[in-house]
Amino acid sequence: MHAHAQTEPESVGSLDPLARERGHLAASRAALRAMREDAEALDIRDVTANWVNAAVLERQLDERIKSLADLAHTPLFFGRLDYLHAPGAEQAEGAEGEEFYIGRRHVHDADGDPMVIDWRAPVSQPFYRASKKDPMDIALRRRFGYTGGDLTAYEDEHLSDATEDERTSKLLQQEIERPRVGPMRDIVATIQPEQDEIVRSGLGGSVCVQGGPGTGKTAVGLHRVAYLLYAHRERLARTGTLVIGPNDSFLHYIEQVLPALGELEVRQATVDSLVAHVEVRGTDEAPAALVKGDARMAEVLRRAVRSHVTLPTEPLMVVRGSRRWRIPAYELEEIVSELLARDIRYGAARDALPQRIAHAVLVRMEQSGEAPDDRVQDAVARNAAVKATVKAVWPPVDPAKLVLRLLSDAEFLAEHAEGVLSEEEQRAVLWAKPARSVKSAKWSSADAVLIDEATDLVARTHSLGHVVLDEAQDLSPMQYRAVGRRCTTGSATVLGDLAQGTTPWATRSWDEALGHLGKGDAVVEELTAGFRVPREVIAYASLLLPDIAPGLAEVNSVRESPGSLAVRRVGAGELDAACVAACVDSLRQEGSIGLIAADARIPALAAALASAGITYLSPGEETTPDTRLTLVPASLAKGLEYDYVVLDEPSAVVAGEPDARTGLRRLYVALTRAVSGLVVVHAADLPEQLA
Ligand SMILES: Nc1ncnc2c1ncn2[C@@H]1O[C@H](COP(=O)(O)OP(=O)(O)OP(=O)(O)O)[C@@H](O)[C@H]1O
Repeated sequence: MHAHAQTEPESVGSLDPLARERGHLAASRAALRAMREDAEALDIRDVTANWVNAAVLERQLDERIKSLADLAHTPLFFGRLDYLHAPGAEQAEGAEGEEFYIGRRHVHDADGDPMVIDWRAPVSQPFYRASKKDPMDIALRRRFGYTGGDLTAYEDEHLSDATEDERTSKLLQQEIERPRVGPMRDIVATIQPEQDEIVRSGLGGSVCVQGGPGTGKTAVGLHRVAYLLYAHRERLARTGTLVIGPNDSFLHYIEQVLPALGELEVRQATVDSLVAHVEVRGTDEAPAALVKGDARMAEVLRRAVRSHVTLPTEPLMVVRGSRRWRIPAYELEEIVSELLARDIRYGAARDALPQRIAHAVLVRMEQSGEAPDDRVQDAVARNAAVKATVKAVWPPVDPAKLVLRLLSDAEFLAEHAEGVLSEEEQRAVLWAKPARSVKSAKWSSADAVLIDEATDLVARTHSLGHVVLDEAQDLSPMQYRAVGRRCTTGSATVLGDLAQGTTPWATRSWDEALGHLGKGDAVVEELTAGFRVPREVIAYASLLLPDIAPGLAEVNSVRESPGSLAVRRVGAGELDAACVAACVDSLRQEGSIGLIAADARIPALAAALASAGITYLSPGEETTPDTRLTLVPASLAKGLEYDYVVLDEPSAVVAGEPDARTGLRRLYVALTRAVSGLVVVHAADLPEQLA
């Protein structure tokens, strides 16, 4: 490998390769500017006279203009591939020849000839996957280094040259070790081969990724959506895509990654926001939440919904003009039983019932020599007597009211939970104080999931084309079902780490979870290379692994950073001050700082920071040059990262959870947020695993 670095500007005409590359960068930026100006100059009044179309077009155009922005600090291209043989224009967004610049987005010149190829195009793939062992027809892979938007270095690998040694790339290492400020950013320049395999796996199949802290699961999931949107643009534009994360601060943290890749249409949500049929104002004790989240609740709900159907015992009399048509009870019963047996949605069957009954009436009309047409059938279906029968045998079901009744009425619950839930489990889910109405009930988030399940039993939930589910390990089986019904006709990317599960119902095995999601055929992949946490720090955190997730592989960090871990014991009463001092210390370095502590310790630390005159943020708030410190309750640390982390009193983090294993898992999450350095400050004894 040859590396070159140069800081002095050069004239574009010179033969120096760096100058030539800079020339291409300048030309590409000019071309992008022209593309943007073209988009801005488009006058939609020329194309449409209709104001609805105009509004739609204008929005699309606005997004196109936005997506064409040239962001000064995101380089337009980051690599170049020289093929041994021209790969064909169809693979390369129309570009011909052997040489391709790989970047975040497609850029073409005034003639429409590509100058930068999208990283997702087939021709770009060897940039991520080619190796000395499998050069993929690549003669040269060049990586570019940038300093504040300027192209200042490049690094070459001659993949087809057997005499050149394979070495790890310095630019790659630098990119990975760049200090973190602000929200998460994309990793297009440095996606690793095993990550790329997941990113580019097909839309047809679902993928589940198990990976320790910092192995890039979130990054991979987001890049996979971007890839799928590129490869299946039309289909996914129609069916929609969704990224699910654990809470709003996490969603804020990741929300800029896809827009930076030009993808502005991906929805983000938490599971709670997906199932927000009622206002959640209550919480459950763990035993109740465990039962409510158990997949057996789906059967209880199914029975309860279907119990509304009563088989008809009375005949139906339809009067039309001077004639009366009688459908005997046994025939109505047949119609109803047939619909019940078909196991279609409760509401769909209810909608179908009037027509079925009308059909039976029509058959009788025909038998007596009449020739009724479709309009007659419709009229019969709307007949008051038919409506009354439908209302009596197949009444409408309000999902929230149904769940309200199940949780309030012991007899009703027992009737439908018999043989499914034990008596003790039934007692656990029943409200101590039965609620009077849907509005006044103190719904918990587990209740909202039950309502979502019931809603789906009544009417099919809309399914999307692709769903990414991050931090999946914390979902209950019922939550997996809620997510699964949002991608029944699409596929899913499930991301998680069994060692970081901190709910009482945390996932024990991916196979089981995927079954609940309805994606039992998903491939489970494992990522083990760690890009966040330095070697020393991950080794320290991994001391907890035998207790929290026996059998899981330790993360293999790509970051050396010696001296990245410090453990400080302080006297009782000095803890707050010591944490503040450690923060002040860390603030001398570049990058973001997270002070992580047990939730119960947050008020004390907030007061200590305030009286020291240090401003701080809440998780998910964007860091600024002036405020780089975030005070993070341990319960919100998941998925986030900071350059430097100060961890307050580990034993308090453990004690903040209902059981020791969950406590140690919470601690494992807190210990694995640091990119450059971790300072552990404690007054009490450390958990024995770390002592
Ligand atoms: N190939 C890569 N090149 C550069 N940086 C990377 C790469 N893969 C991951 N990273 C960086 O490593 C950090 C951790 O990645 P990410 O948050 O996706 O990990 P995770 O597996 O989701 O972690 P956690 O389990 O803690 O949620 C991020 O800053 C991400 O940008």
